[in-house]
Amino acid sequence: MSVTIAVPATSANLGIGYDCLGMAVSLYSRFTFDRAEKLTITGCPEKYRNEDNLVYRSFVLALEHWGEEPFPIAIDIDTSIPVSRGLGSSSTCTVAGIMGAAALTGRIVGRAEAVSIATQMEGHPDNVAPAIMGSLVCSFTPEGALPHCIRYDVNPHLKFITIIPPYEVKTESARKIVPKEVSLSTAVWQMGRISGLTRGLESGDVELIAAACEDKLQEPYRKTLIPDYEDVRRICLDGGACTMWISGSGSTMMAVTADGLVAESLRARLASLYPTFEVHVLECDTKGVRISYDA
Ligand SMILES: Nc1ncnc2c1ncn2[C@@H]1O[C@H](COP(=O)(O)OP(=O)(O)OP(=O)(O)O)[C@@H](O)[C@H]1O
Ligand SMILES: N[C@@H](CCO)C(=O)O
Repeated sequence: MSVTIAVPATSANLGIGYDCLGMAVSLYSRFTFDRAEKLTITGCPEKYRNEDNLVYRSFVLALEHWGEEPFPIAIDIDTSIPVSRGLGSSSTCTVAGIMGAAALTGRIVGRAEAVSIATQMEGHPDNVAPAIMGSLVCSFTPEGALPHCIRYDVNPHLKFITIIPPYEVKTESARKIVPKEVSLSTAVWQMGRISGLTRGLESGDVELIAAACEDKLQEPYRKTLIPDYEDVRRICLDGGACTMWISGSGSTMMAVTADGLVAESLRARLASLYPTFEVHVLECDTKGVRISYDA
């Protein structure tokens, strides 16, 4: 019996919610797991075809968490999510490894447990929580306790124009550039807007989204790592999007509209201006990780 785990891409931060907010979107990685004689990994670059592979490491960590011995498996990866572009490719690997371990050992894992194990691997829950739960999730972790994940519905009219440059931004370098301390006035600025953005995404109120989505914690610094940021932002806002944020730690940028025609026109315009970029119109994924069993 083989098992296939499909995991959605995720956009962390949504601009204003650094390390707290994340949303699952309709772009997927699929991972097929089978018991095997020895570890075999296919469907990914050669450098990932070994025991260091994140999917396999997460598989082993999950088994250890349940007190079980690792065993050899075959993993096949089929992904549309580019690596190190701010769309949570690493979280898809982590979530797949955990769910693959559960499925192959006949274990039933709830969302809270899956988020907790995945957070141990990733270090923060903002990508893994929506990858597991779907939709928009605000997460925080009380000291010495498991993460709390609050799930919000996203208005189905909202479209997310996803602009993926051909260049990577390493999460590690993008985190180094963010100041470690901020003033009280900056903290207050962020708090009100996070609440505004979550309500705006729920209700589809594009004016509220536009007003709330003005980050002071990370975007002003990280945009310097994305040479096309200012031009792409101007094109998106002039073309009718209500806002544009850096997805995760970049380099992907994501613009928002409630108008399907605006979304498609912007997609076509950006694709013709930037032929080396990938541009998609995505929706919020409401389901999160899915498991299917093949006889
Ligand atoms: N198909 C894959 N096979 C094995 N490892 C992968 C694969 N895709 C991604 N990874 C792992 O995930 C890492 C990329 O994680 P990184 O956090 O830099 O980017 P991201 O998850 O794509 O973006 P972000 O976290 O900003 O949303 C790779 O270096 C690799 O370790
Ligand atoms: N919240 C993280 C997401 C990237 O993994 C960051 O912005 O650095």
